[in-house]
Amino acid sequence: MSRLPSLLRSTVFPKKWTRIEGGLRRVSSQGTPDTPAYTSEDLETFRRRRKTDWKRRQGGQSFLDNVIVTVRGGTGGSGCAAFHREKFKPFGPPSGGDGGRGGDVYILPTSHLTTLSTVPKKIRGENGSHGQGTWQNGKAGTPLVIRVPIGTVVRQLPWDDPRRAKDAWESEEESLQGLAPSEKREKMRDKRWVHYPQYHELNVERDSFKDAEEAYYNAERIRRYESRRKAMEDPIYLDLDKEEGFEKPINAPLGTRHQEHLGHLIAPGGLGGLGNPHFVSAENRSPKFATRGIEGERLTLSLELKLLADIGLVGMPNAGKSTLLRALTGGRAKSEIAAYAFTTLNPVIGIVRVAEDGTFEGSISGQTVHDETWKEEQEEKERLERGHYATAPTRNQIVEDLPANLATPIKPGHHFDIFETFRFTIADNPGLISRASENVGLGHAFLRSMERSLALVYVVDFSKEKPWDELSVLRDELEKYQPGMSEKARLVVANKADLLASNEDPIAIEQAKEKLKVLEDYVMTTMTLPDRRSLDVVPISAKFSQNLPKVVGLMQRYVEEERKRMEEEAD
Ligand SMILES: Nc1nc2c(ncn2[C@@H]2O[C@H](COP(=O)(O)OP(=O)(O)OP(=O)(O)O)[C@@H](O)[C@H]2O)c(=O)[nH]1
Ligand SMILES: [Mg+2]
Repeated sequence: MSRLPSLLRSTVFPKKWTRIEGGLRRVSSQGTPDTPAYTSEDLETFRRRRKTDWKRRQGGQSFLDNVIVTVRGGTGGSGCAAFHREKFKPFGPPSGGDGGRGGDVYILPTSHLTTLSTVPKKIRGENGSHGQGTWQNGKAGTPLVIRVPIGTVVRQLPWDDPRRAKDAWESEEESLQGLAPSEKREKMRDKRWVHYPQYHELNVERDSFKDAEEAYYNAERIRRYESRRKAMEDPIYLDLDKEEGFEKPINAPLGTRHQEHLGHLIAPGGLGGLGNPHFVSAENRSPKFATRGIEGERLTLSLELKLLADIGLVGMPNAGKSTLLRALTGGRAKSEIAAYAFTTLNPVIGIVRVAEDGTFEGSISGQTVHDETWKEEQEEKERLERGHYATAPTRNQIVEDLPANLATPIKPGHHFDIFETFRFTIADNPGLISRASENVGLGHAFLRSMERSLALVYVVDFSKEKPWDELSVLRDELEKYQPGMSEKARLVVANKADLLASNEDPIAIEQAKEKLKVLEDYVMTTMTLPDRRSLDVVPISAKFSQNLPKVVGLMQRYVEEERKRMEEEAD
């Protein structure tokens, strides 16, 4: 067993290891197995552990709901210095084309994405192509669209933010530091002007070039001022919380083109350079220079993804948060469940749909056991192989022979899409442990997604000896993340109650009741909220879907109360 981790480090297994019956075995030179077989289960566990370790090493950095990206519009193409050549016309007119515009960069929210991990850290628009002789202008750069998930907030980093990337002028200044003034001037000129072959030295001596250069620097100064003023006074701020698309006006004339919606322009590309015909004047009839394209706008954006769940689940690793989420959503929310710490690496959001009579979607499937993911997969596979689904009852049939254990039986034909009267979202989160604020475990960066939740729910493992110890740790970690955050907590869910009194043993049941009493007392005495309200305590079994209607009822109440309060505050 001890050899496994190092073995797993490489994806290519060494030759002497062979796959036998789904497990791994070491095969000696004679070809006979000489070490015990490792089951695929061991492998799976190791694979997942490794993933968690990797995540942990990132120190919360890979939790991608917040990225900083630097964006640059495309640079314009250079203008061209050329002259028309034609038979019997020895001195043709200047004919250099202009450079094409650099490509603009847009940002567009899309429902196809759910994380910011697909957004690159550095984004550059396409450059325009250069102008050419015979008055050929360069092609403009194609616009670039950055796609982000809906719910992304885009902010341009303020001018004084140390994470902001330098703008074009600052970086030029930096690159010229320590050079002699004449060298500096030369470098700056090279960056801005194109000369006709062999005319470089001649050009810079001529007055017409000096005039053009002065005009160029004046225009550039205005551009720089404008760009900086905008960054300081009017930074980009976009709250992309809706799907967007181009809508053709209903009464548009026939044949109106259907335009693609590119989203919001954030970094315009730079203008293309001017070809030499632009510099013709009375003094200089054949200008032998052209300008290079201008650099596109540079800016640094912070993208933040608002995961908005009404209820956030907070608990130690293995408390059963993911199991609870699955049970409440009828297995729709695919959150991984496994018996080791930090199974859940990123927040997962599910929707709880409640009917008029208090039943919820998860309760329809009644007797389902929400087991560990790999077990469920295995069972599913077996069922499939046994041809179970060929004769599977429809949803209505399942409902018919079910609800003896439910308070209000669901009528045949009960369909949530019709009867659903209330819905709220609930977020399953990675486990929180003591000293998470010091980046132990997965840290607590993910709590950001819960900052705006309406209510928080503690999930504790009730089968542990002292479940109340977990509570104080959780509360302290919440407070360390953001003072006042623990005041959002409304409910303590004592999960895995089935483990305490599973065998109907009266003594065990009595003991479990006493333990619950102790937990309730603890919550009453030490966890009261500032307005003297106490948290509710509900024992449940998420795995076997027991006592969940109570949890849903309470959650619904919190959400309703908070929404009402927010409405009142808004008025
Ligand atoms: N007996 C019993 N086991 C449960 C119950 N709820 C969860 N479990 C088991 O507890 C283990 C952990 O469950 P998870 O739902 O993955 O726990 P979690 O809180 O999401 O854990 P992390 O994602 O690591 O933070 C799994 O083996 C579950 O099968 C329950 O009500 N009863
Ligand atoms: Mg989990």
